[in-house]
Amino acid sequence: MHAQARHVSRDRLPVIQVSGLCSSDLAQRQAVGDALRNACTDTGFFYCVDHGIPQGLIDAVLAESRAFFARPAAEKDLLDKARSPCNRGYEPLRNQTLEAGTPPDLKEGFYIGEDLPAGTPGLGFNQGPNQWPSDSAGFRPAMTAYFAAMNVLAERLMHGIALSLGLDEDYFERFCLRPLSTLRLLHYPPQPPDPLPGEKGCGAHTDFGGLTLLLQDASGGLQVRGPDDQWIHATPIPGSYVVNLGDMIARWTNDRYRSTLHRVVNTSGADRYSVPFFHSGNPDYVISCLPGCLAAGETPKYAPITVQDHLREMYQRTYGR
Ligand SMILES: O=C(O)CCC(=O)C(=O)O
Ligand SMILES: [Fe+2]
Repeated sequence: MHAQARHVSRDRLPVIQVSGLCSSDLAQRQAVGDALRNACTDTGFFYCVDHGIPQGLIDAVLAESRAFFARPAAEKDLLDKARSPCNRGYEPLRNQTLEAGTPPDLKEGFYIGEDLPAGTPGLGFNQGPNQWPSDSAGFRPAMTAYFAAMNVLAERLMHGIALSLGLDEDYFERFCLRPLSTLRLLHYPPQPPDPLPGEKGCGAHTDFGGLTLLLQDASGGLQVRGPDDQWIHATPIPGSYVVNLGDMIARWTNDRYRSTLHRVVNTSGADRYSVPFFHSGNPDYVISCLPGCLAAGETPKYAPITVQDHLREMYQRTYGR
């Protein structure tokens, strides 16, 4: 069956089958839109299943990611993102602080985006070449194929988001054109037995962009702030993505759709690997309050801003601490 949302219990996030978005029957597509609306106005988080990304590609991405992080520090440092003008490449452990006032995050990462040669005219924020390990036959093709597939999936989900808001299905077409997407490989070492106060894999934060599609291994550790201010464990479901809405969608909808706090505490005792894909849209696209998201007499809470300016501001905030 297409397009079900299962609200299992208050401590579980809904599971949405998104294959209905590919149906030739508008009613099937709208049913997914309706399920998305419930999730977006409630927790702002859901599991996405029946997404069509081949399991073989997912397995290859996780295997290549594990192999990359297992390399000696000196090799990883050669690809440090500090060497990149566009935030691509390796991010060492404790490099980012997502939650102000806490110790830096216990994670290391690797950033990949659209691979544009240096010197391409008109490069903007976070646009340019990737940094690739030169001695791995599998890493680059796996990541490149996965990045392309995730852009397609994110665009399909944006059709569903449009339907959920009562807009034309292709309302976000210009937003999805040449999107400023980021694939982020993450490795969380086990939480130490004696963590510093507030030390976590990833401090509590909201995501910056549009949709985030998170692939996680079986370790667990992702926690989502529920509407009642309890932390909900986003327990791994094999074959699923955990999808959440970033700040741009909250801005767009005047907070009708939630950009929800989340964090990672890796208490599994083992290394945890995850791969969030951030779909942030066309750099020049202006995010402003959507039609239908203002009641009579209500004013927008947020000023219009371009995707690019919004992202620049958010990067400065979390890497400047
Ligand atoms: O690794 C995870 O489960 C979440 C990562 C995350 O929230 C992020 O990178 O923004
Ligand atoms: Fe996040």
